[in-house]
Amino acid sequence: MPDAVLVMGVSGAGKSTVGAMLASELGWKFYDADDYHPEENRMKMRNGVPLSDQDRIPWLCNLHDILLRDTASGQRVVLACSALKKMYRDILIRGKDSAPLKCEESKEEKLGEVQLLVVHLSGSFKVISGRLLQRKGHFMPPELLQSQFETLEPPTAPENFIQISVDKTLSEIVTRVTETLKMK
Ligand SMILES: Nc1ncnc2c1ncn2[C@@H]1O[C@H](COP(=O)(O)OP(=O)(O)OP(=O)(O)O)[C@@H](O)[C@H]1O
Ligand SMILES: O=C(O)[C@H](O)[C@@H](O)[C@H](O)[C@H](O)CO
Repeated sequence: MPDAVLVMGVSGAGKSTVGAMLASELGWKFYDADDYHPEENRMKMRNGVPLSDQDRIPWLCNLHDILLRDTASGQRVVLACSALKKMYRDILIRGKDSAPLKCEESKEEKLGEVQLLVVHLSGSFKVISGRLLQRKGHFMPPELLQSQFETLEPPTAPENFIQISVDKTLSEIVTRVTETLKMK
């Protein structure tokens, strides 16, 4: 069985909501990658500017270190993180060696791979933008959704992934993931 589940997708796909429910169902630790963005990244998004690779790579290296530390000590984790590109998911799994830029932030000397099941929450622009417009009190402006779809590289083989439609109910999504984990 994988040591960690990555719940990924564009802004508003339901990563935080599904991730928290799933972690509680499994009794695993939950991390929301949004809580680890440096203030500069939040400021950019708040101002309607999409993040670049340079903005995201140190953030992803840091998240890899956290996942590796936890899973190496036997702690299983659920991470909600956009992880829009294949390269970003590779960094989450393998750390700074998969990054095309230097990851000064990563102090982790130990190299290792996180055994990850990727859960891609996938949906139409129409459904997801509708949800974002309803959502209150979040720093991510709905206008950035278009750039999130443009950046998205949906996972493909040989990545260890499942894709679930955001049109399903939250409990259907969580059940699909827990059933998949039992088979792995
Ligand atoms: N399957 C679902 N069915 C109905 N509503 C949903 C579903 N998934 C999420 N939502 C709702 O959609 C909104 C966006 O969800 P959420 O904040 O979890 O997305 P997110 O991917 O974490 O977004 P962000 O990356 O911007 O933080 C929330 O109001 C949430 O309650
Ligand atoms: O990679 C990114 O562009 C970011 O992680 C965004 O996806 C936001 O953090 C998230 O959607 C906040 O709402």
